[in-house]
Order: sequence, then structure tokens, then C-alpha cells
Amino acid sequence: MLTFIGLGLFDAQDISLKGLRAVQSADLVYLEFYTSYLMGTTIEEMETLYGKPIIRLMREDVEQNPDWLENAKNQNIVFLTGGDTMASTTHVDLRIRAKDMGIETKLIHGASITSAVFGLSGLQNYRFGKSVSIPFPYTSSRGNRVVTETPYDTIKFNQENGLHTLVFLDIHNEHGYMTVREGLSLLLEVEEKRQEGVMKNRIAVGIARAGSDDVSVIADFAENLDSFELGNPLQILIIPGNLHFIEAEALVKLAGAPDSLLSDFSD
Ligand SMILES: C[S@@+](CC[C@H](N)C(=O)[O-])C[C@H]1O[C@@H](n2cnc3c(N)ncnc32)[C@H](O)[C@@H]1O
Repeated sequence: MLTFIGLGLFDAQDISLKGLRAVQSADLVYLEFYTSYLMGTTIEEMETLYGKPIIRLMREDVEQNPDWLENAKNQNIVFLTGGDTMASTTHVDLRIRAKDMGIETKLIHGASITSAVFGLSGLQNYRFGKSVSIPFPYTSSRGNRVVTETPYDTIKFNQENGLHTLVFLDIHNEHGYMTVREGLSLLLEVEEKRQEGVMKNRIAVGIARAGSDDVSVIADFAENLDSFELGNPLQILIIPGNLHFIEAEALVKLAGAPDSLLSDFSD
């Protein structure tokens, strides 16, 4: 049996009681921390709290060579991830592989950033379009710095349809954790290059450390980069589309957006 367990948003205490019991009764405990990460703990602390040794898997162990899955044929193994357990295509792929190997699977859910953002920002979940990730720029084979334009296009498409965009920020081995400020400046760089007005006079919402006591939620015009110094990771960005009055009110009263946001609704 292979049980996928979502660990929740921030620290070792965020696992559900059901998840904890499954970890404690498992023969082997695996974890990946490259699609998301619990900033408020360490693997050592988790091992102490859960009372089990944890085997950390790297990207290639999960995506290219998941030979450890063999153990699930005759033992109870659990696979831990940050957030909810299936909020990533990689994990769905792993579950399908297990199914093809004749392994029974089970899911134990955890709180996810993909739903935490609604409560923290006041933006309504049914008003979001396709989400997108911003990767760190890379150097092409010809030595040029390349900034991917897909996130900009996704925001543009959602905006044309009046929808909000949830923007995940890259977690990278060498570059570390992308901040809201870095993500926004990459979007502004694409805007500058293409001379389009997708980000112009556009409110952005930055969220840092969801699930912690130190959570930070800031809404301001995207060009005001200094407003988005949010401190430690993890961080995530929302570019709102059309706002309902209640959403605008939430951004002003709960996230410090300029009052002018409400003037669109006054008669
Ligand atoms: C690809 S998503 C993985 C989502 C995860 N499976 C979940 O359900 O929460 C990871 C990205 O979400 C954002 N993120 C995850 N946890 C966060 C948190 N606690 N606070 C702020 N942003 C977070 C970061 O931008 C991070 O790079």
C-alpha cells in the first residue's frame, strides 16, 4: 500500500491526525520537498515529532527513477509532500505508476496554498482562471538571459476574461525561493519588452508564509515593487482580474490596498 499524505502549509504540526497515524504505522516514510516546502520545520524535527525516520527523495527519485515504489508491493509506505498531496502533476503521475505496478494507493489530504489564498486575500475561488508558475530566468545555449513569457500571457488571457491569476513562484536548487518582488519584476520586464498594458495600473496581491503566525498579505499597484518586500519565503502572487465589490473591500481592509480601489464602485 502507498499512502500519499499532504503535510499542510507551514510546519510539522500541520499534518492531520489521520496523516500522523498513517505515518506512525508505516513501514517506510518517504518525503519530497522540491515541489513545495515546509518553511517552519526541519526533517529532523519532523522525525522527532512523528517518531519515524524519513527518507528524503530528490526530483529524479520521484520523476525518473522511482524504484522505491517496489517497496509498496509488500509493505505499507507513505509519501509526504508539502501542501495537499495531489496539487502537482508529478504526484498524479506517481500514483498512476503505482497503479500500473498493481500497488493500492490512498490519499490523506492536507491544507493547500491553492485554497489558502482565497481566505487570505478575500478573492473568490470561482473567479480565478488558469494558474501559472514563474521560473527563474535561465541562460540559453547562445549565452542570452531568457525570461519566460508564458506567465505574462496567462495573466493577459485571464484578464481578458475578467479572471484572477494565481502565480506560483519558483523553488530552485541554486537560486532558492523566488519572492513576490522578483516575480513581479520579471512580469514588468516582459511588459517593458512587449509594450503591452497587462500590468499597468494593475493591483497585485503578495502573500508570504501562509499557515504561519507571521503570514503577510499585501495588495498594491504592481509597479510599486517596494511594497512587496515580504521577508522570508514561501511566497505567492495573485494578479486580480475584475473585482466584485466585496473582493475590493477585502483587498483594501485586509491587505492594505489603496482606497481608490473602492471608488470604481461608488455612484
Ligand atoms: C507548486 S506549489 C505546490 C503546492 C502544494 N502542493 C500545495 O498544495 O500547497 C508550490 C508554490 O506554492 C507557493 N507556496 C506553497 N506554500 C506556500 C506558503 N505556505 N505560503 C506562501 N506560498 C506558498 C510557493 O510559490 C511555492 O513555490
